[in-house]
Amino acid sequence: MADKIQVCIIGSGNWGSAIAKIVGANATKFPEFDDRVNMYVYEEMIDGKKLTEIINTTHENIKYLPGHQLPPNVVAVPDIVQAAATADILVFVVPHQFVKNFCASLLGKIKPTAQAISLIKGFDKAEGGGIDLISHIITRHLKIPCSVLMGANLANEVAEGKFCETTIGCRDIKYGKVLKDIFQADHFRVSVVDDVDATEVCGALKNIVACGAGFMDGLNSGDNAKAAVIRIGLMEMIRFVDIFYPGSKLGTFFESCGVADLITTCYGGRNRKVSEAFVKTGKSIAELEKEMLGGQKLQGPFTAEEVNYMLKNKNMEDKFPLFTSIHKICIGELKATQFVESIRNQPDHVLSLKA
Ligand SMILES: NC(=O)c1ccc[n+]([C@@H]2O[C@H](COP(=O)([O-])OP(=O)(O)OC[C@H]3O[C@@H](n4cnc5c(N)ncnc54)[C@H](O)[C@@H]3O)[C@@H](O)[C@H]2O)c1
Ligand SMILES: O=P(O)(O)OC[C@H](O)CO
Repeated sequence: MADKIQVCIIGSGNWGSAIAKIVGANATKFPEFDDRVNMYVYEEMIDGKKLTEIINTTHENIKYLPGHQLPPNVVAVPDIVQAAATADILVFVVPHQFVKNFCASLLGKIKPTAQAISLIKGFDKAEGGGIDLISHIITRHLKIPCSVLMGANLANEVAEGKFCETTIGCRDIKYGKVLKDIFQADHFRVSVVDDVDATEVCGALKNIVACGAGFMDGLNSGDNAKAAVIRIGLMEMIRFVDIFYPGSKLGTFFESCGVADLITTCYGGRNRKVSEAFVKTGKSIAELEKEMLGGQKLQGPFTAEEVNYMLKNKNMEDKFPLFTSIHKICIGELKATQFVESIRNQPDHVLSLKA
């Protein structure tokens, strides 16, 4: 048993629970994996009962993915170190604002040979005025390689077994095959690419664009205007990668992590939904997140803030008018009704990215 690959999922929110359905099933299907999959659960009480106990007895995460059965070999563990200590693959799937704390708890407590994969869409602010990729934070803190999985993957649809594609960014082709085995399912088709940073950046930036799509919906601006936001958003995503992650490939934007995720999030995601309500109700984003998401977390407004922190420091806000105005609307510095005016003129940009 000891030579089998052990998988631990760190996180048990909406996406963490949906992916646990696939990972749990694949762990029992393929002989190279240990059947047991630990899932670290941030403990909370629900109607007087611990969420971990509810999951381990009913096999349902009634708070974050109600109505879906998790495979019984997925075991909820409230202690992150206990959950991860013997794992060979650590699947990070928590809202991005919590990842550093989890890394701090795990430092020196995991197998030195373990590998990580991040399903987290977001950035963190870096010292010196820039931003950090979440996979880089994980590698730097835990001193292990970190791949990424990003795609057009609304968690509830994946949990329902509806067809979708996803992109794994992995630098080591052999290891990419192991990751494909643990994540792929008939309804969840995996492509593995080696353009890891661009894959991750796509996953983070599309959440900002989704807020813009939600603003347009809230303003009743119509489908053409929303399509313009999606197109301009895509151009700013490409420009961002071109400037800050040189050597990335244009082709990555045509994988699931690029155009496809952008479209699905701008139509079916939480960032879009809350941003529409933000315009229609005049309530704050934080208030609406609490009211509308039942404990789930938004990533778009935070990501817009983190990106703006870097762009401001580099005096580059004017190169990214969509990202900049979305951030300013989220924090109340700009009115949503000024959104169209603020993105009317896009700067020229000559790309150096190659297919
Ligand atoms: N939900 C989706 O459809 C989806 C799809 C693809 C990627 N993602 C990405 O996956 C990541 C995780 O998203 P999710 O949907 O699983 O989470 P979520 O939005 O459901 O967030 C809830 C999770 O946060 C945890 N949490 C709440 N407060 C906490 C605290 N103080 N400290 C630590 N943990 C706390 C909860 O225990 C729960 O596990 C995000 O980066 C998201 O962008 C989400
Ligand atoms: O619901 P959102 O806006 O966090 O988006 C969810 C996923 O990232 C879609 O792929």
